[in-house]
Amino acid sequence: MSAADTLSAAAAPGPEAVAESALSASTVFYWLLLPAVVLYFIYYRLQRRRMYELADKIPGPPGLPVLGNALSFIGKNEEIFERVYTMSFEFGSVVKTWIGPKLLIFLTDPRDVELILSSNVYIDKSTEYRFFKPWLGEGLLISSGQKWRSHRKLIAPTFHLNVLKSFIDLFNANSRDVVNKLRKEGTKTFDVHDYMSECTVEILLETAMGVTKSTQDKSGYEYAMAVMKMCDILHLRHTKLWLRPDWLFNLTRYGTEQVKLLDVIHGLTKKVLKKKKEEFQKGGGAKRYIASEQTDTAAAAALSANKGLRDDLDEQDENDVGQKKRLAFLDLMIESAQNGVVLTDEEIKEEVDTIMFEGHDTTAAGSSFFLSMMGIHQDIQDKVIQELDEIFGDSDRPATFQDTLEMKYLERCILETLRMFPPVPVIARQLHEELKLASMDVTLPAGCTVVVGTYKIHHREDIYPNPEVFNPDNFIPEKTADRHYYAFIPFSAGPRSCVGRKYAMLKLKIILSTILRNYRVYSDLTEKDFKLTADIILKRAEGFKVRMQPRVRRSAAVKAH
Ligand code: HEM
Repeated sequence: MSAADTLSAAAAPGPEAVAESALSASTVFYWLLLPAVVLYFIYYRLQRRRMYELADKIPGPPGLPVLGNALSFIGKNEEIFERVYTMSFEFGSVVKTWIGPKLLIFLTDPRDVELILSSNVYIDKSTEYRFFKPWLGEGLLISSGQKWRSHRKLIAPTFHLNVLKSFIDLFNANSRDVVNKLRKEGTKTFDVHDYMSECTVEILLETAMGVTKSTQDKSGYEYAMAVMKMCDILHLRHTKLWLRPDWLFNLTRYGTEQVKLLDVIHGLTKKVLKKKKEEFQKGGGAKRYIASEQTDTAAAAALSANKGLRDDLDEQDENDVGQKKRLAFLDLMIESAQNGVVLTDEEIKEEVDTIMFEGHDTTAAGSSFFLSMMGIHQDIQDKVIQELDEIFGDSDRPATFQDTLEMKYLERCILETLRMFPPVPVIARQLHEELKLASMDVTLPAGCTVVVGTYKIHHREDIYPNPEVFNPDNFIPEKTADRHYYAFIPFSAGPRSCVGRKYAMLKLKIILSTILRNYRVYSDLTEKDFKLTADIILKRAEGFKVRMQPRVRRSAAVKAH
């Protein structure tokens, strides 16, 4: 050994010394970490002190330390739905639950709901909507602030009554297509939702997006199926605590599946956009719908689901003076972008994804529930058929806008379906400011999530006597006049109401009347057998099982009496 080696061996610390210094470093670290965690915890509690104080005054089930009531949200979708619904009977119209540190407050009194939905302050969506972001980006459903305001102003007129009227032929053609497709089921029991889903996607592609049938392929069906699976995943993320953090979710098989599903979904929207832009650049410009008539105010009101409530859609229909050029949704988006409105390609894509999702799954669920109810209530189906026979006689002619105004009983049946089975069963908002409720002496704390329980409100016995009975007479004018406006909110209400409300009502009337002019619907189950599942959109867990029999029409002479 050289002298230098001897020196360095003497200077270097031995193995024991290294272990000792490492131990002391980790000891110091833990000594510092512990008070840091304790201090952070104290700060966190102090910061939320007001929230805890106010929450203490709100009734709700007792929770476990740290987890709160998170265990109530474990299990199959249909079990969670049942559990949360049962809880609403125990604690009244204002109920709190804690999912870990997150405070959720369920509201089911129309007076309280009005405070939230009619307000221009409480319009921000809850943080749960962030799970939609990889899919819908900052589209109308989840955006907030100035972006939401300006996009809403741009998009709402594309659902103007005069644009909707120009869609009637396409609604009719697609409804006839679905009638033909249903033939292959014969008289056996099948799930009608698949048909409704595909049909609504195709209608959206043709009407809102302006993509002609000849350019479509199987992608409409694939898209509809991918949307259904995406909704399942999003629902899981709402209810399973461990799927909430993105980094953890991305490691699971659900994260991998989401990537594949979004490929299908965005694949279609990108294709639609590309095609539209090419058409535009070829010089054809956008497709124009020109209002050739002034809007009939009564007709506009007839498409309002909740006759007493007005929103920006009613205003634009009623204040439309003279001839105006009107564009369908995607045409307007592209033309606006060309004409200098600040709208990037990404923003257009996000709005297309939003309209495709919101406009499709909701209507598919609504129409499938409607057909299920017709299958169960043969006497009510008789009355709908009688009304349709009076309007159309034996003719196979397509429905006109005027015909849809005469489908008064059918309309009541659609509204009653949306009451009993609102496709969007809850609406959630984030509160940034405190809110004093109207129904009881309680103030909701800033920072909580408010869940408007549409399903529960629609099933309140004091508002709808015998709420579990399908009764279209709940919507005769005398009854609706007596009810609180916010007691029927399938399309939400106020500034963030559904922008496609009138489009949906018109489309539903045409599809459903066309089906019932051609088939009689039967069901072997009753509503008591339904297992409801709220995977974002309310559905039947067992599928929408019905049977259909081609109708033998009565002769016109018999019908006249
Ligand atoms: C029966 C059919 C439908 C029902 C029950 C329904 C229901 C709703 C509800 C409850 C909301 C509010 C959601 C929330 O605040 O979380 C909403 C928003 C929305 N709906 Fe619909 N919808 C239907 C059909 C449609 C259609 C056909 C379209 C478009 C073609 C559409 C487009 C939208 C959009 C873009 C929003 C977001 C509006 C905003 O935040 O400004 N919906 N819908």
